[in-house]
Amino acid sequence: MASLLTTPAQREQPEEHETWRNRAPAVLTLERYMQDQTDPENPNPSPKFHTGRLPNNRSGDGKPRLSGKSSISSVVFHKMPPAETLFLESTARIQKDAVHSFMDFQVWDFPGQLDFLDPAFDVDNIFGEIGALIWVIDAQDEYLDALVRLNNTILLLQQHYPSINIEVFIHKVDALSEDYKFDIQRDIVQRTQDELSDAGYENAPVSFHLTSIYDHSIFEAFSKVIQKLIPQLPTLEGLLNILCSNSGMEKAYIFDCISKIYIATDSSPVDMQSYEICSDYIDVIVDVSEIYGWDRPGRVVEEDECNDQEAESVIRLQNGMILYLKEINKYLVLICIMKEESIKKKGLIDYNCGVFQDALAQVFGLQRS
Ligand SMILES: Nc1nc2c(ncn2[C@@H]2O[C@H](COP(=O)(O)OP(=O)(O)OP(=O)(O)O)[C@@H](O)[C@H]2O)c(=O)[nH]1
Repeated sequence: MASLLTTPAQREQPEEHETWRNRAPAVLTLERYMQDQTDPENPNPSPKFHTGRLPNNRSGDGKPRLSGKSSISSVVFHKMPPAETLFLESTARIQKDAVHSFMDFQVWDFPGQLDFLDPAFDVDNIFGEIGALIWVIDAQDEYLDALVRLNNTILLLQQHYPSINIEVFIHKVDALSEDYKFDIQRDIVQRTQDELSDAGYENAPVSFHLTSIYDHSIFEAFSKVIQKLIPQLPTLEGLLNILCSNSGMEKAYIFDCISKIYIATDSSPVDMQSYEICSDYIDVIVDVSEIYGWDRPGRVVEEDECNDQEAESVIRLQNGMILYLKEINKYLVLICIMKEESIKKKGLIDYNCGVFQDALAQVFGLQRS
């Protein structure tokens, strides 16, 4: 059990002339903890703020809590093959992972033993700026203990930080039968809701996702987490709806090509199969671009310049459907699924995608490449 935090934006870096002397002790403690440094003034301190190294660590209660947080972060943000996560070392301190994409955010991987509820823990420093807390529960293990800690954390957040989205990943469901995993989900949702309504919180922002690193479910879940942090999401969905209806497309996604998280789609229902095929398509295109692509540093597309240098690809699937991919900028790609007759009007599709790209640039203030 425990958690990954996503913060919607880069935290401000300290000014160069700022030294550790004129910073809040809690900030210093947290930074030392993340960077594994000792306090220069007091190398053997008795900590005033919680350092995250709890007395009840693994050797303490003898029960390792390895719900798979580091694996999730490595697979989603570092393209680690799932089988290699078997060799990941245990997380001993908070790992900060800055993700630079269409929007910059940070993922913090917390050691499973960290106890947010310890009064010595500097909660404000952790939760003060974050957008979402991801709580990972190992579905293959006993989870009642993890649920108690989750519920206590949700109550704490509801009291002090009610705008933080709480995303519960019921993880490692790959080894469970369909029936069993839905039973577990029902049980966890029920227990959490009961606890919250007993405490008087009926509409807490808590969502549940069944996940595994061995299929696309983890990317799908992360997509939903990130989407909630994008204020422009309704506008993006509206633009994708217009694109689909004016170009004869069945479905359209905007993907972040590094993480394969989709940041928006039109409002027709998402089916896992179409999502998976788009995600695999990105892998193919990224691999080919890595071999044959070239850098275009600082290239700005002028208003009357055509965009032929941007990656574009069309694939015909065995079932007769067409996948159309268009690079939007160095982070984002648009992938559309359509019937064969729609691609006959490719000129129209290219034109509409260009208009869509311009609209996106206005929404995000993006350059095209
Ligand atoms: N079957 C299965 N195993 C998984 C999955 N995700 C992670 N694991 C395994 O779970 C084990 C623990 O993974 P970690 O990512 O180190 O766990 P953690 O919760 O981050 O643990 P700490 O790093 O100590 O905080 C590894 O052997 C992973 O291969 C999953 O979706 N399915």
